[in-house]
Amino acid sequence: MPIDPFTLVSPPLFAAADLREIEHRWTAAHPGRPLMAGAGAAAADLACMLARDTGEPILVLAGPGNNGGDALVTARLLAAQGFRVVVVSRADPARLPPDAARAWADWRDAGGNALTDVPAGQSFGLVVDGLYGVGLVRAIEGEDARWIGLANAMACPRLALDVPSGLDGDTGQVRGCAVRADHTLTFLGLKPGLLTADGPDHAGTLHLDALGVEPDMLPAVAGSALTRLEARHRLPPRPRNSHKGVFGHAGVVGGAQGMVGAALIAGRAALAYGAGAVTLGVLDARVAVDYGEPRLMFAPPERLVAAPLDVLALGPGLGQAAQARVLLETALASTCPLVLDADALNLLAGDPALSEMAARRTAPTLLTPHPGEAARLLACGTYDVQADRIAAASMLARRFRAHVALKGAGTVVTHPQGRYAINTTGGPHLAQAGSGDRLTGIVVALLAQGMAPGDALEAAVWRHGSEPSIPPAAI
Ligand SMILES: NC(=O)C1=CN([C@@H]2O[C@H](COP(=O)(O)OP(=O)(O)OC[C@H]3O[C@@H](n4cnc5c(N)ncnc54)[C@H](OP(=O)(O)O)[C@@H]3O)[C@@H](O)[C@H]2O)[C@@H](O)CC1
Ligand SMILES: [K+]
Repeated sequence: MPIDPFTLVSPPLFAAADLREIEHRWTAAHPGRPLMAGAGAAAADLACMLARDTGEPILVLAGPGNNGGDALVTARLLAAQGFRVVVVSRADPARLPPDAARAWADWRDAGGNALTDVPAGQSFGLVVDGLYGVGLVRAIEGEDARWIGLANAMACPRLALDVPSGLDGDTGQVRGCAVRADHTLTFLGLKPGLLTADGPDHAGTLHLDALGVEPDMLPAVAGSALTRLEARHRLPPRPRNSHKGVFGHAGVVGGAQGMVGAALIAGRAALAYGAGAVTLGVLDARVAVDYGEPRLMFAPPERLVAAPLDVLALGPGLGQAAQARVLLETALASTCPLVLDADALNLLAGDPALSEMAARRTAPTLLTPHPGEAARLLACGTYDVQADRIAAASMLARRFRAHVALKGAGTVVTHPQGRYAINTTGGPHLAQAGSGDRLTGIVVALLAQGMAPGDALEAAVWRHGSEPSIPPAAI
């Protein structure tokens, strides 16, 4: 029975290799009970609900692997319920893997056939996409690409089986082109690629069917989806007998001339999320008060980076002048939790000595790069980071022994011990100047109040994404 995976707390994320392991364990424990039967049945049930009530046939695109097998089971069950079904496949039945070959034989025995091209001029009530699933190994091209283009242009809903064809289930990268599904019914467990990079734009509404696989058959995995906050992401209730010192003193250093707003945004967010006190070390020495948030204190940045704070953030509007580099060096030597963002990351990227210092810190370090900053830190291109966001963020966490939030669609939070989470809140409204500064402020607030660094970063990312979006003014 498919469920909404976002109702689960921290559901695990399975890469293709994990799924093969599950399949292996299942087959050993339940010989002769292929998971494909359940996958096809669940897909047929969902397809019935999604197909337009127009009497138009359902188009089923079936590929050369087991994703195509799922599609053929779906086609047979839909036809048995009286739907008109058009199967389109160029797969050679003699070369199908065993479960898919069985599905093809059953479809044929039920009177079904397969067209070798999408019929021109025909409109459909639903497209079932079973071209490729987690077995995608290269870019889609040729006829497959043309079919995907046709499917994407159709007015009817599109239901992708397991993963939208062309989307890499491990990374969320589109390989060549991909189906833009309205719904994706994914099997066994969530895949990371459905939640990050191009995944959310292509998967549509996600449905999950575990196909009856027992939880003890699932391998331990490093990744989970940050669907909801857990207890570890929440601050304990404030004791009545408390004072501002209990909730921490945070410092935010940045705000060079022309970029003061970035430091103010971070500082204001830190106060809004409950830091006991926040002092800004603004590089533009002309600024000494925030009239919009007069609770913010100001101190010379050189003094602030050396002050005894509960948490220090460096980066919002920092710039890359010589003064900024010295401030970063002092901050790296500090013994309090340190959040590095924006130009602090760019300075780190360009300076091996500073990188070395960062990697050697004993106090927690948290990095919040966007893909461009991550690319500079890894000395690669932004495209390389986006091609595998989990790998890139994991590499940064290892290299800097830091907790890392790689921002973007499906922010990836990685931890030095190898665990990672993909955030599921937020949206394109966050793609705006100042957004990252606010995230820095939220992280700082949670750290100041004593939350563990990895949990604070995950909670901050989730909360930032959950804030109501303010629609851009109508033009
Ligand atoms: N794991 C399980 O327990 C369960 C799995 N289930 C289902 O199985 C799916 C995985 O099946 P799968 O492993 O057969 O892979 P799949 O995605 O069908 O494609 C492989 C074929 O595509 C080909 N090919 C690849 N890329 C290509 C390209 N760009 N362009 C052209 N060809 C390309 C590749 O060719 P080759 O590399 O061999 O040349 C091979 O022939 C999974 O997503 C789920 O739907 C469910 O039944 C539930 C239980
Ligand atoms: K698919």
